[in-house]
Amino acid sequence: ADMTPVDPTRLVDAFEATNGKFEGYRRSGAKGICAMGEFIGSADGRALSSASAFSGQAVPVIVRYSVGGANPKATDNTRGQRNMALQFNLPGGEVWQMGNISSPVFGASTPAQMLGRVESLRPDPATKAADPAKVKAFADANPEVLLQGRYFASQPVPASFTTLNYWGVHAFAFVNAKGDRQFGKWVFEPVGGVMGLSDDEAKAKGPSFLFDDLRQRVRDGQVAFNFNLELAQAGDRLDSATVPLPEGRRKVTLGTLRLTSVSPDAGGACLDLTFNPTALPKGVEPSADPMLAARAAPYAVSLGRRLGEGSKQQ
Ligand code: HEM
Repeated sequence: ADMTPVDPTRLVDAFEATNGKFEGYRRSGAKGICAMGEFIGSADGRALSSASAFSGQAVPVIVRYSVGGANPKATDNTRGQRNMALQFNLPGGEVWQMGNISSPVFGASTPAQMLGRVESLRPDPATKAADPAKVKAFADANPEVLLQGRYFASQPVPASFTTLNYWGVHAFAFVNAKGDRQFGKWVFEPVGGVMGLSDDEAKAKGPSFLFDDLRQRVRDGQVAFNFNLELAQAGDRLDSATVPLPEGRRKVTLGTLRLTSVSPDAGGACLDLTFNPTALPKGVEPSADPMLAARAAPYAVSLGRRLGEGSKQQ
């Protein structure tokens, strides 16, 4: 793998050149909505990690759902990526941030590969479309960049932001009070189950139906996710966002996240926040995945740009 580090401003510039620049909005996951929730950790969570998130006391959580991409006006009755970003507000001012996605794998395994992929998709100014030969050449040399798109193509349009699994994609270490370290990959699974729409049902929905749907479901008090951890075994790959753990690994429930309200103006507490997945609590540690380490800086660059432009949400 090409482990060359990449300047974070180059990554954000490449996003803007390929996906468009929408002033005031996140350069990725632009179309979104902010909610509040509450997390209650389980005994299994406490056994694996000393993080105060698992104490069993209710912890307030900022939740942001979004549609993949840079366009804040993207339609959401189509297939593709949805996101669930979280900030656990822990006792003593500690925070735990994460940005989870609706696929078990990401679209690149290193920042250099990410940059190459995004650059290969850059529209030609004359045709306003990507050059298919360039796209193909890069994907042929980097076949793992196609895995995520293939997953989305295999899945229906989600019925709701709240009827999808959201994966953390990276491995993390859970460290308990005795100092035992257990690596795993997490997935938030909706308590009410995964649900998709037929293509006809999806077409009949409006282009922003996910937003009204979320408000309705949270008003009805229906939205909850189990925070599940798949436990890695010796020899499992822990450094790749494009390689899931092998099938059948033991899965434990670390606790349950319940949504309590949706921000009336969609932006709410999420507007001036970025979700940096390396902002971890004591008791949870990063793996050596180069994609995990590569996220904090471009997120800060994107935050800086949108704050400078005047942050917007819908
Ligand atoms: C080097 C690789 C990556 C780059 C350059 C990148 C870039 C970005 C940027 C610029 C944002 C907007 C940040 C903001 O303005 O607050 C963002 C958001 C996001 N990214 Fe990434 N990303 C990378 C890797 C990943 C990976 C591996 C995942 C997989 C879980 C991911 C999931 C998300 C999610 C869920 C959001 C939306 C967070 C929110 O609601 O604020 N990203 N990304």
